[in-house]
Amino acid sequence: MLLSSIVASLEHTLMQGDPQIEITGIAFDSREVKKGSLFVAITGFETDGHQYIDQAIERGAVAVIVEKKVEVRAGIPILMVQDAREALAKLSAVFYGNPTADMNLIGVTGTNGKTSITYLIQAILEQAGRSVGLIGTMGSQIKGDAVETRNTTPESLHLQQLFATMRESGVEDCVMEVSSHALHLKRTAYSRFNTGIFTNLTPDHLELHQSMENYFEAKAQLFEQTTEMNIINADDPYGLLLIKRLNDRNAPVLSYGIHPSCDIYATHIQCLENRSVFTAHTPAGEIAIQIHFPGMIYVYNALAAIAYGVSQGISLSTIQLGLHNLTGIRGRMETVYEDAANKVVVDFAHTEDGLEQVLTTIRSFASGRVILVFGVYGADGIHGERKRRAMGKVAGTYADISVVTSDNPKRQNPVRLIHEITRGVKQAGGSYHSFVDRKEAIHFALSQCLPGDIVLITGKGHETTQLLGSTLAPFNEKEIVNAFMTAKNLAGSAIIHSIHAAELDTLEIVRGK
Ligand SMILES: CC(=O)N[C@H]1[C@@H](OP(=O)(O)OP(=O)(O)OC[C@H]2O[C@@H](n3ccc(=O)[nH]c3=O)[C@H](O)[C@@H]2O)O[C@H](CO)[C@@H](O)[C@@H]1O[C@H](C)C(=O)N[C@@H](C)C(=O)N[C@H](CCC(=O)O)C(=O)O
Ligand SMILES: Nc1ncnc2c1ncn2[C@@H]1O[C@H](COP(=O)(O)OP(=O)(O)OP(=O)(O)O)[C@@H](O)[C@H]1O
Repeated sequence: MLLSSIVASLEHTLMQGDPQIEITGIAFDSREVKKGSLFVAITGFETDGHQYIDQAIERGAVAVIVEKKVEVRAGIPILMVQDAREALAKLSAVFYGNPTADMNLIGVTGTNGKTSITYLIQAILEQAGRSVGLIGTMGSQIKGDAVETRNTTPESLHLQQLFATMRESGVEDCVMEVSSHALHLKRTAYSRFNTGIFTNLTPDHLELHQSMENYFEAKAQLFEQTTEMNIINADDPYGLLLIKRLNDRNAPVLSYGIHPSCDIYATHIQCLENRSVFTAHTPAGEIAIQIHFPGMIYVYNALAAIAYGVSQGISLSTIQLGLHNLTGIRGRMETVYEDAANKVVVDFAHTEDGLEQVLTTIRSFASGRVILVFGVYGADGIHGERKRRAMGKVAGTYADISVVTSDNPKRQNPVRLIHEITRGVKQAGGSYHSFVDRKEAIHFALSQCLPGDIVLITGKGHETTQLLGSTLAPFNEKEIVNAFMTAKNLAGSAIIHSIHAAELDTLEIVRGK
């Protein structure tokens, strides 16, 4: 494709060179440049893409988009733009033939529940016989086949490329998670969203957004891009704010929640140990719903999916069956071990609200104690510290025993992170133990488990690796739990006492009360 055609609708200044050249691909990372590429230099948080222009040219880049003045050898066309990330999104959409114009795109945003809602919607659409694409934290899918992708919401270039592949594969509907990072960094600019869904907003990612107001504004951007329908949780204060703001928009609002004033609401709710049942009231009528997920949060997530199904004219019986067919989502309230005496649940709760919701759900059906194993992933600095303290307080309030450990400590000092969390546990009057090594923490929790107790392991959910320093180490909680419980069952309590004693020797941090 000619560079002049790709940039025809892009506001830019040609600094040098002739744009009548053939472009065979686009790259925003010099390491991914191929012969004939257009390189887009982005000013990043860690480094500056403008520093890698020479490298990109050496690797075969034939033209460069910049957002600041640079010295580049003569002959290479250089185009200056105001915002390189936005330019990348526009050029990528043009280069791949604007694929979202040819599909039904559903964007799900909010702090918690995005992944779950995308899976619930996928289940309804598949039940309705549609060809579905899915993009999110656990990777992407094209008509059920897994596709590896980076980030919850991939960078615009990769996103448009993926949309194009979906279009070629005959995908009719694509349901995707839209993170606040993506909205802030323009990854989804120039994607045409038919429907936007807003779940809730509670503190998270404040190291990037700095305030809840900015965080909300980032999320709200999705609804500037929707063309047909906005589905919003009206029981959430920020959802209500969004509904007020969207009053004068073309795309109508369909609200959901527990309150009967919502367009889609639930009554006769029963949250049981492994499922939830309720009656959904919709403009198309009412229907009994049964989902394989426990807790109010999944009633909300299911209501969002029902609202979407109803907005598409899908019959209530198809919606009912689709939701019922989804028997689980990896790492979301997933029972990874269960016998007559004990149960071990793995969940991806990694915010203060998510942890509180999951703990209160588990508490409601635990006949014994709730033993929580968790760490907190969060940036350095005041926002990360607040998050760790707040999640510590939630654990101290709702768990009988908190076993505080590492999440993905990356290059942070794990001992300091754990101290920040345990300070919160202590403030809430909770009882805790702490281990830097997450596997030891899990073993310790399992060794403490008495009949009727439930061990809840949160933070990593579906992940099968742990990021320690810059090393990505294998870490599969389901396997760790099952290996330990198998040993426990085979050897009886004797072996467990010896494992327990060995672990007590390796305690790295002074125990709490
Ligand atoms: C904080 C954040 O979002 N960072 C994103 C940002 O990185 P950055 O600005 O730090 O990039 P940088 O490393 O400074 O590099 C600047 C530019 O130089 C380029 N470069 C760099 C080195 C080199 O040798 N050559 C080169 O060309 C880079 O490709 C980049 O274009 O721009 C990069 C390029 O698009 C993204 O890959 C990167 O996402 C990183 C991987 C990330 O982890 N982001 C997370 C926080 C994120 O986005 N999370 C949300 C979901 C969160 C949730 O819901 O919980 C998500 O959607 O995944
Ligand atoms: N509606 C909800 N409200 C509050 N917490 C929720 C809700 N749904 C799920 N959670 C909690 O959040 C965790 C993550 O859920 P899910 O993956 O669906 O959310 P997400 O928004 O996609 O998060 P991420 O983008 O980080 O993957 C769950 O494991 C659960 O603990």
